Amino acid sequence: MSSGILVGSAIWQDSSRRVAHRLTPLLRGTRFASVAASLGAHPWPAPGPRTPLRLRIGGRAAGSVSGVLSVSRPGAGLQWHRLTAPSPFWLSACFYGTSARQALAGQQEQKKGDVRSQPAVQASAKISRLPSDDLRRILRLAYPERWRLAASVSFLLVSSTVTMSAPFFLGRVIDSISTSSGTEFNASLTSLCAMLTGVFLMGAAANAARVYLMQISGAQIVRNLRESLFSSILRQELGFFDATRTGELVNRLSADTTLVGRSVTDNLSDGLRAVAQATAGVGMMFYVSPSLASFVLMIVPPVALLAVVYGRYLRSLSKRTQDALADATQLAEERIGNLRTVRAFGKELAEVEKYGEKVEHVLHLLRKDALMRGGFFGMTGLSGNLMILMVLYKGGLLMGSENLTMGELSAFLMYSFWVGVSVAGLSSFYSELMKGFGAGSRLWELLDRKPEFSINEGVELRLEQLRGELEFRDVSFAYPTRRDAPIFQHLDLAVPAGSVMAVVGSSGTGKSTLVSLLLRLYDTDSGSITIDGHDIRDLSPYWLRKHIGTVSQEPVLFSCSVAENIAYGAPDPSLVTAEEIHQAARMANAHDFVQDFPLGFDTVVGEKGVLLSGGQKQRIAIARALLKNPKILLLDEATSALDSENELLVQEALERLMHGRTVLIIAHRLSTIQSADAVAVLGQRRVLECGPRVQLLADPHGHFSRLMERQALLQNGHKQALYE
Ligand SMILES: Nc1ncnc2c1ncn2[C@@H]1O[C@H](COP(=O)(O)OP(=O)(O)OP(=O)(O)O)[C@@H](O)[C@H]1O
Repeated sequence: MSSGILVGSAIWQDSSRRVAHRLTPLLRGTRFASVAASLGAHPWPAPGPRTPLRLRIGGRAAGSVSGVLSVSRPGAGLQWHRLTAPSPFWLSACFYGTSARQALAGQQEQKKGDVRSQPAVQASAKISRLPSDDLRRILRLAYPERWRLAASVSFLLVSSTVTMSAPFFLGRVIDSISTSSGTEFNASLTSLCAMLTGVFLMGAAANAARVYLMQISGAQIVRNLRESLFSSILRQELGFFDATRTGELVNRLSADTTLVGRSVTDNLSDGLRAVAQATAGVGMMFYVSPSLASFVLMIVPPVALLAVVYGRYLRSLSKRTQDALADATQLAEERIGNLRTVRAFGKELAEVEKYGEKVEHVLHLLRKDALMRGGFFGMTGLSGNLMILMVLYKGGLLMGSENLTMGELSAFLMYSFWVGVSVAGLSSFYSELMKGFGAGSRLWELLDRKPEFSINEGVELRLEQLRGELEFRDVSFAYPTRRDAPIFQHLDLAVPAGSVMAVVGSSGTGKSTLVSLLLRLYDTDSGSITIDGHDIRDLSPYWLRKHIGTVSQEPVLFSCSVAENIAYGAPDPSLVTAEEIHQAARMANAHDFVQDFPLGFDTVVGEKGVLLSGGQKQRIAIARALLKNPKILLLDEATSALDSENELLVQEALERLMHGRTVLIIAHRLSTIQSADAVAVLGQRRVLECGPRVQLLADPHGHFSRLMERQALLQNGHKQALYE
């Protein structure tokens, strides 16, 4: 394996030699074989709390290797998890000392997929995040764009050479003006100026090319970053979304990616130019007059120190600003998305106030930023002017003692100007880079988060023939965000292939949770769920979900046409014909009402299908499920009462959909329960009763009988209330 993914997890008890010993088989045959050897040779300092132990491991990869290493020691253990290496950069690993108990607890928590462990993971990521890590990540991002960036840097060198050679030649021109005259001189002056104009034009063209190429690379890098971030977000387990706010993720995708992209290109380009020009400028200053140069450059060290301090502060401020911005975006997104509720409660003003507080916080942070920025740029401007003054003062003295010509002083002044401009540019580059790092550290956390599954991964099982037999065996489960409130404990339930199982139970007994577990939106804490005898954890989640259809209580439609919403069910919507869509709509009793829309199947249904009624949405969702043609069907019946005509149409459509499939249905209607082959009653974190409806009803003291009685009483009471 010279490239690909390395995932290894082990606990090493002792020395670096033992680490090397464990690592050797993992890396054997790869270009990282030397990793183990260098680890073995590396002195392994005694870890203290949070003692950074940085290991630089030699070896270049043809592709990329990434993995998770967990290292712990009894007593004071070492824990760190990331081992990544983008080709051709150096592979490196960071280890931070923590207590072994913490390390082990961290591993176990992570194994469970417990999102409560995420803050801990994020904290460790924050601790481990060093500017050099960020730099490496940013360089890695830039790697695919290396050729364009290299061309841009070449143009930058050309334009900087032109810029930096100009003062020298202009100084020569001034000297020859002040010492010569006559027609011959006039001709040579004209040709010198013409030549310099040509050189300047070349410099301008190179500069334009540099900017163009950098912009394109920047856009490409941001695009790649957004794509991988979106892919990483979409592949996270559902528990992650229970604990993370949507607005925050959207902000990461939009604002943070732009900041990071800019720190790679715009700033890198300006930074490189500033470095090149400052270096060349200082060199030329020494060339023109070493004594004047050493006098003037005394001002540089304090400015550089100031830049470093300022950059550090800006980095943390940027992180806080991005967080505050994400917070405001989250609020805005949620409230705009649920405007009907906001309006129904007349909370517009209250929400505006709340949003106002959030953006005020952003403003407060930006004020701090502005204050620091103002102070810093004032200082750099002052130091630039002081530098010019120092040149004039010392240069004047040198000219008086005939140690400097007029042309040399002019050239020196111009170089001082360029060095001043470059140093100012460099400090602004540094501050922008630090901002990028601040935004980047959030992105890396998201990008590094181990996704639940890989769409392209082919290692998991895909069954050739699916019968659709379902079984829950001794299942215990608690939601990751509420570990202390178990939903199921030792639950057993079997659904034979091709049968319809109705699941009933009071509200909150876990009926919908059963569906989520089958879809592997969450994994069980213990016990197993099998399909045709295969544990669903061994099956490819992608494959599994392709063969399971769902129609939920409140089907979610996307803001596109009816036809697109129906075709969404097919594995490849682009291959679905109009006739197939119409056929599915007919079977779902949706065809007639869709045809009545002015644009028919091209009618856009609005965000979340807001332009359709509940019953219409359900029938579109049934058509979508019909097109998917799954072997297993999970139905969560709508609790909200549909009018009798709509109910009949939906019921009819559902019956067609259920035909010939294994169906698990969360039943709210008596008609559904009657047509089911068996009924399972949920309660007390398990299945209380399971069997054919008639058999369950035969026991008047049984849970099902009592539940039916309660429902009948409720319904009668409701009717009575209506008539009173
Ligand atoms: N994502 C979640 N995170 C944490 N707890 C959850 C989550 N979803 C549901 N729960 C909790 O799990 C329990 C079971 O919920 P579930 O929706 O499965 O019940 P249900 O039987 O389908 O209820 P209903 O009939 O009212 O729809 C409830 O107490 C609920 O608060």
